Amino acid sequence: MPHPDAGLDVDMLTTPVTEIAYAKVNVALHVRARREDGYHALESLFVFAEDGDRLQGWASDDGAIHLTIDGPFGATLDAGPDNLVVRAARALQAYLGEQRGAAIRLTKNLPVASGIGGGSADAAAALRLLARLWIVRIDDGELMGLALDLGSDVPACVPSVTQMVMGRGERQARHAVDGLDACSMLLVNPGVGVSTAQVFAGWDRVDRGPLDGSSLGVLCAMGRNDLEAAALAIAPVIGDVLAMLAAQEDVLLARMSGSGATCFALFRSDRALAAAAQAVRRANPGWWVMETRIRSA
Ligand SMILES: C[C@](O)(CO)[C@H](O)COP(=O)(O)OP(=O)(O)OC[C@H]1O[C@@H](n2ccc(N)nc2=O)[C@H](O)[C@@H]1O
Ligand SMILES: Nc1ncnc2c1ncn2[C@@H]1O[C@H](COP(=O)(O)OP(=O)(O)OP(=O)(O)O)[C@@H](O)[C@H]1O
Repeated sequence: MPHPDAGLDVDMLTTPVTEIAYAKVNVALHVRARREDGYHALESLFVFAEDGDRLQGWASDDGAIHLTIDGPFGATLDAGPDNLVVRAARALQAYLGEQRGAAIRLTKNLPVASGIGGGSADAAAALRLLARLWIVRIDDGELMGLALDLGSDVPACVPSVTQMVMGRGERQARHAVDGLDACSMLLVNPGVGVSTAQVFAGWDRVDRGPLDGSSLGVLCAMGRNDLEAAALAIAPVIGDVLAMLAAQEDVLLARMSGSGATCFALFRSDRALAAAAQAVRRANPGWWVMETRIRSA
């Protein structure tokens, strides 16, 4: 199959391999302490959407990593060495000690720096994609080490299933919760990017207690996103998003994800989801809205 970039002079040795970089959502995010290393100790229930960015890869034998980016948010992102897809590919090359190459096309559907881990999901999807493309088997522990070096959220994004995440992100445990699998979910971003480091720096350092993930009811009633206040101080429009989501019919939960500014809402039915999406789009045509479901574990 010809490569989509006609100008790219790379001898393609394989048919393309595709991976989806599933959007990450923190159903609850409790910040417990600031650690000595500057990171924060978290307890968070991660779920993943069925949708996200798309990575397509072709193997080459020239050792080069060639990234092209398209999609609705492609123009906002550089394809240079700092891109997390390129960094993931370089990390895997260094681990293998071999210079296998690849051309990767990233279709950027998720807003950048928006609390749904787009960059982290891309990095994890690149690791999965290249492991398939280069037909390599990596020990799970080694893979998670490579992933954590790329970002705190990247290890959880490797399997992209519902899990409890602790530490700065280095400890994960699969954690099924009745009612979450395939639950209708709306993601809304008001078009502002917020810096994760800046939001953590604004945390008031008050430990409001552990996360109880025993049921969806408890997660809704007792769960929190402890970064909400700090993110709201940077981007007050997040308050408008949360108010609008919470006011929708048949909403189970409306909360901010990660360090913001994306907020999510869980609904009792696909019908309620569709109605809410329509209402949000009508009232705020400039906001990014994604109708999806929670990916089953
Ligand atoms: C807020 C979350 O999205 C929740 O899922 C993550 O904890 C952030 O994960 P991430 O984007 O992969 O973050 P990283 O790229 O590792 O870190 C970006 C910056 O966020 C801050 N950071 C991140 C994670 C963490 N547990 N404590 C922190 O204080 C640090 O200042 C760090 O320099
Ligand atoms: N492929 C990529 N996609 C998105 N961002 C990337 C990518 N590569 C590098 N970055 C950089 O990483 C930073 C964080 O991006 P990302 O979209 O993962 O943030 P986020 O959604 O806020 O993450 P989190 O949910 O972990 O807080 C951005 O500032 C962006 O410039």
